[in-house]
Order: sequence, then C-alpha cells, then structure tokens
Amino acid sequence: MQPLYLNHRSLALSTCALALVLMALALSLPPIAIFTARPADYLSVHILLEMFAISVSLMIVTIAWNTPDHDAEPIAQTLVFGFASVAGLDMLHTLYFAGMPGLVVDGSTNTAIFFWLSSRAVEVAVLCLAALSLRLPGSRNAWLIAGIVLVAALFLIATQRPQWLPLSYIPGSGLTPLKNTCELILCVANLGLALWFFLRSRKTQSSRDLWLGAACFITAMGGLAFTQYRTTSEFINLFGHIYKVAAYCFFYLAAFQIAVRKPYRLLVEREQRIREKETELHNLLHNLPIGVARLDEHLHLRYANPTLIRSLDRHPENLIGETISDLLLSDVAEQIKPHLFKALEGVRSDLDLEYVRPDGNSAYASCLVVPERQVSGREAGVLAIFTDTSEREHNRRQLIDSLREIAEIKAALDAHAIVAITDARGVITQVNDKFCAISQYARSELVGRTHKMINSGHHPREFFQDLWRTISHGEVWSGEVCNRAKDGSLYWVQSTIMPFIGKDGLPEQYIAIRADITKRKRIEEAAQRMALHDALTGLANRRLMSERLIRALHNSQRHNQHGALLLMDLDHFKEINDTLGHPIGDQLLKEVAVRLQGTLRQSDTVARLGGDEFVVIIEELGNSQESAMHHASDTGEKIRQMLSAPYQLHDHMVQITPSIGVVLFDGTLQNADELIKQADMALYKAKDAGRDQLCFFDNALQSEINQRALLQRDLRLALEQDELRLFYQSVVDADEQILGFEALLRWQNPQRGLVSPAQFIPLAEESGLIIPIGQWVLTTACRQLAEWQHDPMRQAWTIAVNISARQLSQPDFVQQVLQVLASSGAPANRLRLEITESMLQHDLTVTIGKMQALRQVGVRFSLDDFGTGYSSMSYLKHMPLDQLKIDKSFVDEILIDSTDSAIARTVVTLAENLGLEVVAEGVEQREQLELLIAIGCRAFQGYLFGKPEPITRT
Ligand SMILES: Nc1nc2c(ncn2[C@@H]2O[C@@H]3COP(=O)(O)O[C@H]4[C@@H](O)[C@H](n5cnc6c(=O)[nH]c(N)nc65)O[C@@H]4COP(=O)(O)O[C@H]3[C@H]2O)c(=O)[nH]1
Repeated sequence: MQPLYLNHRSLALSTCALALVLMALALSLPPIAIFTARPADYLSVHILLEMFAISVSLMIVTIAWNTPDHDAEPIAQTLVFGFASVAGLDMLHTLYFAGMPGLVVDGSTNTAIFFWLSSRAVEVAVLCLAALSLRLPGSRNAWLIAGIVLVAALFLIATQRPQWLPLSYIPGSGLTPLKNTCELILCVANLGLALWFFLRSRKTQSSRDLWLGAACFITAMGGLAFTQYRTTSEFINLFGHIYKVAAYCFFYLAAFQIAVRKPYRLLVEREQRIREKETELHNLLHNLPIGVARLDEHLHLRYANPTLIRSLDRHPENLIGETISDLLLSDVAEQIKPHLFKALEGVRSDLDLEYVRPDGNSAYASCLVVPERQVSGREAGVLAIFTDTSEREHNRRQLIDSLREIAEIKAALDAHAIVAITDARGVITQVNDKFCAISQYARSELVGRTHKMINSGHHPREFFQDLWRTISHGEVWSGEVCNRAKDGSLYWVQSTIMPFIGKDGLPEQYIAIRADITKRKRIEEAAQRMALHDALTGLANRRLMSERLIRALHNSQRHNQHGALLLMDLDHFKEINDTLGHPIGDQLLKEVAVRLQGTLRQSDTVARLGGDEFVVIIEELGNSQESAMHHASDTGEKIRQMLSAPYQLHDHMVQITPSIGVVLFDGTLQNADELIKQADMALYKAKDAGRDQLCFFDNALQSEINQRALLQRDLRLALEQDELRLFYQSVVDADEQILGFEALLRWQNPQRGLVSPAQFIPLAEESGLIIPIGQWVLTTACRQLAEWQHDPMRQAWTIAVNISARQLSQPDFVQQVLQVLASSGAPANRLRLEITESMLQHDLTVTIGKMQALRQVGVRFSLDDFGTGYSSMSYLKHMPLDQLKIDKSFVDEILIDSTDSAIARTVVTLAENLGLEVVAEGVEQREQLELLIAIGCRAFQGYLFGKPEPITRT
C-alpha cells in the first residue's frame, strides 16, 4: 500500500471515529439553548457556516465543469448538476432560515427545512451516482441548467405554493416525525455510501474514495443532530452545521483530489516520463552505432547524432544548417540526393552506398531515407539513417571470395580426386562423379549405403578396425585400400579420411579423398614380382625362396610337420651352354622350370637361385621323420626322372641329369641359412658320388664338411707359416736322361703331416687361396731354374709348373709371370706352364692371347691330363702349345687295354702332326715305357724314374 494512502486513511478513519464519539456525546446532553441573548447572532453564524458549504459546492461545480475533456471524470455531469443544485438549495436554505428576511416571502423554519432536505436528498443522489461511477448523458451545460431549473422549481414551489410543503417543524413543539424520518433515511443512506466508499478505497487505494467516505459518514452523523432540536437556536443545531462544514471539508478534499492534485500529479508524472524518454532517446542516439540525420524541407541539417558527427569528422557546432552536399563526400551526396527528394514527397527508400574514403580505402554504407512527418501528418523533412557496412561488406566479399575459392577447390577436387562424405556411422551421404566412375555404381546405389559394398576382401578385418579407431578419435587416417568395383574388378586407392568434429567434440561426418593408384599398384606388383621372381623362368628367386623357407620352418614347427628342402643343379650344364650357346641353355632352364612346376603341388615352392641351381621346398610331409624321408625321396626321384627325360630345344635334342641334395626339416633346430648350407652339402655329396643322383644330408656329411672347413682354415695359415714345400718329379727321355722336372706342391703341416695336393688344391681353388699359393710355386720354381743356370750340368733342365684356372684367368697373369722371371733371373725358355683342358673352355681368345704373350718371351706350355676332358681338336689347332701330356689313366691300362693304347698312340700321332712334344705321365713299369717308346713317345714321367721329391734329393 502507498504510504500516502495509509496516512489519508488513518486521518479519515480517526476523524470519523471522533465525529461518532462527539456526536454520541452531544446527543447524550440535554438540549442546550445558545444565542439566547442575541438570537440574530446565530443567523450570522449559520450564514457563515452555510456559505462555506455553498462555496465548496460551487468550487466542486467549477472544478467538475473545467475538468479537461481527455481526463474527464465519468461523474463530471453528475457533479455539475448535483453540486449546482446543492449550492442553490443550500443558498435558499440560508435565505429562508427562520429569522431571515427571505426573498418574495419571509424565511421560516419549515421552508428552510424543505430546502435543506431537498439539498441533502440531491446530495445523496449525486453521491450514489458517484459511488456507482455512472455517467450522465448530455453536456455539462445541460446539467448545469437542469440543476438551476430544479432549484428554481423548488424555489417557486416553496414561495408560490407554501401549502404544498410538508410540515417538518411545528413552532413550540419542534420537528415533526416526517422531518426526522427523512433525516434518518438520509442518515442511513449516507452511512451506506460511507461504507461503500471506504470499501472501494481499499481496492482502488484512492484517497478520493477515503475523503468521500469520511464526508458521507460525517454528513450522516450531522444528520442525527438535526433530528434533536426543538428550536433552531439550540446547540445541537449548530453542532449539526459544524458537522456539515466538516463533511464539506472532506468533499472539498475529494474534489481537489480529482481536479487539482490529480492533474498536477499526472502532469508531473508525464513530465517525468517525457524526461525519461528524452534521456532514453538521447542515450540511444548517442550510443547507436548508426548515424542519424534529420533534415528540414530544404534538406538542411537539423540534427546529427554523435555517431554521424564522428563519421563526418567535423566539429558539431558548425554542422547544423549545412546542406547535404556540404556534409557528405560528393559521390555519397550524389547517390543519396534523389532519395532525399523522394522522401520529401513522402517516399521511403533504402539504398546501399559505395564510395572511396579520403584515405583511399573503399567503404560501404546502407542508408534508410524516411519522410519525417509533423504531428499534423505533413512532411516536415527527412530522416536519414546511415549504417556503416564496410566491415560487414568486406567480410561478405571475403566470404564470397572464400566460397568461390572453396568452390574452385571442390571443382578441382572433384576433377582429380575420388570424394565421398559419410555420416558418423559411415553411411555415405555424398559421392562425386569420379567415385561413381571408378566404383561403377550409380550415385543412387551408393548414397545411404556403407563402404562395405565396395569391400574387396583384400584387407584383414584388423585393417578396417584400425581405420575406424583412428578416425573415430578425430584423427586423420591415410592408407592404401583395395576396393572392388561393381563388375568385380579390383582397384586401388590412396585414401585420406578426415573427420569433421561436431559441437559435442565427436566426429559428425567424415570426408574421404582418394586417388586412383591402381596403375601404380600394378607396376609395384610387377616390380615386386620381378624382385621376388626369376626373370628367365618366372620361378621364385633366392629372396622369395628364403622368405618361403622361413615361413615353412615356422609352419612346420607350429603344426609339428616335416618338410624337405631339395637343392639341385644340372650336371654339366655349362658344357651345353658352351657348346650349344646361351639361348639354348636358357631354353633348357625354362623347360626345367616348367617340368619342376608340373611335377610338384601348387603349395610347394620352386625357386631358381641362379645359373642351373634350383630349389624345391615341400611342406606337410607328416610328423614322422621316416615317412617324410620316403616322401621327399619319392618326390626327388620323380624330379630326377622328369628332368632326365630328353629335351627338344629347337633343333637340338638335349639330355641332362640333375644332382639333388635333400635335407629334411621340422623347424625345431634349423634356421633357413643353415638348412640351405646342409642341402648344399648333400648336393656336393651327390655330385661327388658321380652326379645324377639324390643324396640326403646326414651327420657324417656334416663332419666331412667340417673337416674341409678346418683344412681350409689351416691352409690359409700354411703360406704365412712357411709350411708349403715344392717337390720335383723328373721328366726323362727314352734313355732316361733328365730333361727337366715337374714342380709338385706339398703342404707340410705339423698336425696333418705331408698333405697331398689332391686334398688341398681343389679347396685352395674354391677359396681363392690358389692365387698366392700359385705365385709362391712359380717364384720358388723360377728361383730353382735361376740357380741351375750356374750349373752347366743342369742349366738345360726345364721345370713344369701347374697353373690353375683361376691363376690363368687373372687379367695381369702375364705381368705376374714376367715379373717373377725377371726378379728371379730364371730363363723363360726353361719354364713350362701346365694347363688343363678345362681351362680352355672360358674366354679362349683371351687365354690364347696370354699364352702367346708369354711364348714370345720363351715360356712354353703343356696341356696336362690330355684326353680326360672334353677334348676338342679345334682349340688344339689354335692353341700356342708345345707339349701334350698323356694322362696317367691311359698309361695305367696301356698294357692291358687296347683302347688306352690306341688313345696313347692317337695322342702321339696327333702331337707329331701338330708339331708338339708328348710326355707320358704315370709311367711305373718298364713295359709301359717300352710300349710308349714303341708308339713314338719321347718323354716320360713316372715313379719308374722317380717320385716327386725335394730338390736336394733329386
Ligand atoms: N701313382 C702314380 N702317380 C704318379 C706317377 N708319376 C707321377 N705321379 C703323380 O701324378 C701327378 C701329376 O701331376 P698332375 O697331373 O699335374 O696333377 C697334379 C696337379 O694337377 C696338382 N698339383 C700339384 N702341384 C701343383 C701346383 O703346384 N699347382 C697346381 N695348380 N696344381 C698342382 O695336383 C695333382 C696331383 O699331384 P701329385 O699328388 O703330386 O701327383 C702328381 C704325381 O705325383 C706314377 O708313376 N704313379
């Protein structure tokens, strides 16, 4: 509740309570006559009291009359009529009070009471209408006239027809019951009105209702006083009039409240509201980020808000009154002017401005031009509202550029990449044309499905699990994926899948950008094939064989299964190559590969290691070693037979046999390298055993190999530790006179004793040690020759030195020999170099060249072991030879085997025809000597004449 209302309520209620108490007190007193000495004094007092009430009534009329239209009280007409009537009737009541001269007739108490009761009745009626807020129809003038007419009518009745007036007072006996009843009715009516106003005031919180309530209550109390007097000059009558004055004070307050206080209060409130609005508007205009300009009808500036002033960069004081051309940049003014003129004609427009600032930067603004109307509705000027849209426009343009760029990138991406977009579950939402083209699916077939439809099955499940794990964690996944197109063909793509993270921090979609790498993959596969396969035969190469062997060992161990490794080569393949040429050799190798593949299961591995060396890996031979051995043996035998069958190679029918080394494995103890070594040993054994056979690796073979390895190790030290010795075996003529010697190498090892060259020379050849050893032999022999030069008995002797194939094939062989001759001082013509037939199969021309070079300085050449190898008459013709040596094997059987004697004879004849000397080797018996002499041989070597011995003993 408002504090003012509360104050007013306590004032009204306390006044009413006081009035009640005082009236009760007054009524309890016996009648008190006052103004007894001068009864006329009461008339004056009565006039004063009534005048106050009349003045208040007139004031209420005046206020109600002048209440402004827009604030018109609904009861204005009621008040005008009622209180005009009340004022008139109270005035008549005063005029006709007993003792007053009156007008037309003298005053009398009965006439005065008539006007009094009439006035009070009108008063109650007016208050009832006010209580109900009923608006009387018609104008205030009419109601004023009505009030005057009513008063005039009652005046006329009272003065012209006094007999019509009810009897309300009987002089000497006092008030009549009619008068008292009327007073009591009015009193009840006033109490009812008082209650009504008080109750209403609680709801409306209106002080006016409080004042009206109090006025009605005091009037009611006062009315009680007017039922008690017998003469008007009694105290109670005066007391009742005082109550009337008090009641009119409250009526006055109520009227004042309506007409004066309320309008002022409303005015103040409105002023305050206007001021607030002004402040609001000011704040708004000052803080608006837009510029506002008001222009008059001549387009001169009336007002510019601070934002506009700041943007114009001008002092605010000089701006008002300037034209739009003075204010704005010329191109802006030109753009805006037509719209301003249109606005003056009442047309509102909106335009975008583009201009160049004085600093040279382009700027943008939007301008709303609105006609500004006066309250009367006439256009009074123009309101122009400017918004600087430069930043927005720059951003918009940047956005357009970015969008264009994105569109270009997208177009480029679409043109060159395979693109797909999926939702978070991997369901395809978009694909580009390239995706459709490569997958051969229509877009409608792809959208709504997952990538499973192009899954090729090439990748294991873990591959895709890893992919999903990566991208669902918001990371980019990159990799190569093999997919299957609609027609079933496979294609490869380099895929990059990027997740797009949503507001919740989780991927909401994925974009997959792919490049077709099918061609590259095919090339890679081909390269891979080439890297892992033998170019000639298409079989697995050494690398792939190693990988497969490792895998086979692993599988064998895991499944407790035996397997076998077969290492084979083709016996005397080199001879076919040399005689029939490499193309035929290659053809043969290819055919061998085909036969091997035809003989074996798909799951077995067939590899070519190089040259004529092949490997076969057979798996799953059971868990028993014995049955595995049988299986491997059967397969090996089958291979041997298959490969031994004749080959038709172009015009040549070729037959060749393989030697096969076999080793079993169960993956427990062996590793791949060791296994290959063991297979190699088995192969070596097969070859050693006469070729064209299959040998299994066993432990005895292993120890033999170990022995060889030890021998090789010791041989390496032999040179350093001076363990080599040169023995000499004499070469004699038919009279057993020494012609010369053959230098034969011996190895004097402290542990092994005297080791035969047959044991260590092949090993030295294999390991390459033959080069330094051969050098040592040559040097030692040459020193011996040089020594003999000083002895006339021996200076004609020759020394034959065995030369190995590796020595001869050295590019600087000739220089080495010449250097040894020079450094030792040996006569070149006493040095005989022994070569074998097998040496002549390589680079014959080069070999001949070397021989000729040495022959030019006098060195002579012997062909050792003649007749044992692949003797070819053609090279004999071209070779710069001096001597043939009939091999010991022919001499051995020469007495008992006619073939050998025939061969010996042929060799001698051949040598004679070619102009060569002949030396027979291994002559042990005199009969052999005699027969050899008989067939024409002139030089001999053998135990019959002496075993190889150190030079001191010769
Ligand atoms: N049972 C028997 N054997 C006889 C008789 N006359 C000679 N021999 C043996 O026959 C071999 C002849 O040497 P080769 O054919 O050049 O065969 C040689 C030769 O090829 C090679 N050799 C020896 N010394 C050297 C060398 O310094 N350098 C090279 N590269 N090879 C050598 O080792 C082979 C074997 O040499 P050796 O064991 O010394 O064996 C020698 C010799 O002791 C005989 O009447 N009865």
